[in-house]
Amino acid sequence: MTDVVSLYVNDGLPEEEIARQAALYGPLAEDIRALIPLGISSRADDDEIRRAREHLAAATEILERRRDSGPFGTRFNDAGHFRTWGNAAAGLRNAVAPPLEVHTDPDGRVWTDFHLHIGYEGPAGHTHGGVSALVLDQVLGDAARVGGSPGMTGTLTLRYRKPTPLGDLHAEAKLDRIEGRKAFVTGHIAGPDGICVEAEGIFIAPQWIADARAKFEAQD
Ligand SMILES: CCCCCCCCCCCCCCCC(=O)SCCNC(=O)CCNC(=O)[C@H](O)C(C)(C)COP(=O)(O)OP(=O)(O)OC[C@H]1O[C@@H](n2cnc3c(N)ncnc32)[C@H](O)[C@@H]1OP(=O)(O)O
Repeated sequence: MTDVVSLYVNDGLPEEEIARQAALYGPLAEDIRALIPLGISSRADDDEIRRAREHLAAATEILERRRDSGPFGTRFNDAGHFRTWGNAAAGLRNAVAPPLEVHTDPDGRVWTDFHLHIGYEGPAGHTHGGVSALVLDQVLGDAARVGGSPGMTGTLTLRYRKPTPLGDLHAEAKLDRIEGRKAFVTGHIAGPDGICVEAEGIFIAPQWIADARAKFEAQD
């Protein structure tokens, strides 16, 4: 089993180097992401597909020459700049991610305006319910973290009120309360015609996080 704690790494990268890497690898993820709808919608003919695949194979050959092994994990530096660039919902380097750019209001509400392309389809022309869950898991989890109680999803309850379209969507969440290691959060996804999915989540700080926090606070 993957050792979770070992995937939290202080790699000490200076801010300029983080910015350089973001500018280098972010656009690569955008290029790969742009291919996904084309894989579904392209009407290229046999010869064109053969040529496109040759180019993709050449790109793959270049990209795999030097690579990290295993997942990206959570990396940070002494300034407390956290990077979760492999995250399935929000990762800067993850072409599978929409990606979500989550903002925080002064009152603790977190929100994101995002776009789901045709690769996120479930029911014809609409968003897959599991993708809605992915988005809400991330946004509610972020609200728990912003509210001071980061944790793993313990329970995520969704009510799909009406079909969620593809395209431009909005999601938001707010911490309701904290009880011990548990954060209770609510949120929703809305499309142009209003709320499509409502969510309630319980996010639980693993014991090792609660222990680390208690140790940190005792040093203060
Ligand atoms: C790697 C770590 C990083 C975390 C910090 C970073 C977060 C940065 C946020 C970024 C945003 C990410 C958003 C995506 C987040 C995911 O995608 S997380 C992935 C999906 N979730 C999982 O895989 C979780 C798997 N489950 C587990 O790891 C463990 O069951 C849990 C959830 C940590 C709880 O384990 P535990 O600490 O041993 O819990 P336990 O001591 O039995 O119970 C503690 C309390 O919680 C209650 N409880 C336990 N399980 C549940 C449950 N499933 N539902 C409701 N209540 C429960 C108990 O009743 C108890 O309540 P009280 O008696 O205190 O009132």
